[in-house]
Amino acid sequence: MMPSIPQSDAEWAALISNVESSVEVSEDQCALPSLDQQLAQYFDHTLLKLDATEEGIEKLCTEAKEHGFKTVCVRVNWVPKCKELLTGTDIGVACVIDFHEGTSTLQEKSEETKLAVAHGASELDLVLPRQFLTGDAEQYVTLYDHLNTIRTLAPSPTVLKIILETSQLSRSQIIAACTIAGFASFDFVKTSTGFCGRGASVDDVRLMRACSATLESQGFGCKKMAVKASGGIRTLKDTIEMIAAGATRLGASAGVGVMEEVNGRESKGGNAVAGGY
Ligand SMILES: O=C[C@H](O)COP(=O)(O)O
Repeated sequence: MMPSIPQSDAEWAALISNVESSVEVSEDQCALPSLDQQLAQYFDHTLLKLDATEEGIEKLCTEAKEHGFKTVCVRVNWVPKCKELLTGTDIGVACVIDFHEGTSTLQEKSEETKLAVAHGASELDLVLPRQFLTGDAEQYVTLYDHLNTIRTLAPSPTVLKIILETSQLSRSQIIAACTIAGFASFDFVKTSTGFCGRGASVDDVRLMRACSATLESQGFGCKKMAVKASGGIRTLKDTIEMIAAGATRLGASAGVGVMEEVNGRESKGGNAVAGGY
């Protein structure tokens, strides 16, 4: 059943307050993957620097093939090159939209979305237009309109993620953003851009997982959103903490280093991940 969409900021506020009072954050650990190939499939292998070069993009795609990462994550201008380099593989191309500040107009982000989809991006990571949550008054209707427009321009099976930049939001604002993303049928809520603030934290991931579970299971009518942790994930320890907290996707520029840690542990014997932590 499709959820019924609030029609005013006051209706949204009431709904969000209802969600907030239902959210129960759990410290239970989620199941960990046990094999390096499984672990590699958690990663969006990421190169988002503005000064990325063709050589850097070629290296990114070569590494993605070598380790079997889920996707490469790039800016829109590099999507065609990545599609070409990854032809014949199962590796997707994720494209960031309105990165990294989330301040473009709806028209601008719509054009970028259309371009990314036309170039063959399979996943889009849209930065939350934070001003609608953090201004003098919350503008939930406008925020929903932005997210819903992008969902309409990039229907399933394109995977849509909303990047919250959780370090810049309060607990209530994170819940509000998750709620609106859920009602706009996003597939993932994602913690951070990696370009502002501290990046992903275990507490943020737990809160987002709890919020998604509430929206799915407590009569709000949303489908389940997964959680992507991103920003500052540098080591196998960071990786395991994020997965244990509830992330099923990780955005990282350091995925190769993590896989090298895994391989180093395996060469010494024993299960690299589940046995090590
Ligand atoms: O979405 C991905 C982030 O930009 C990655 O950040 P990172 O360079 O800290 O791994």
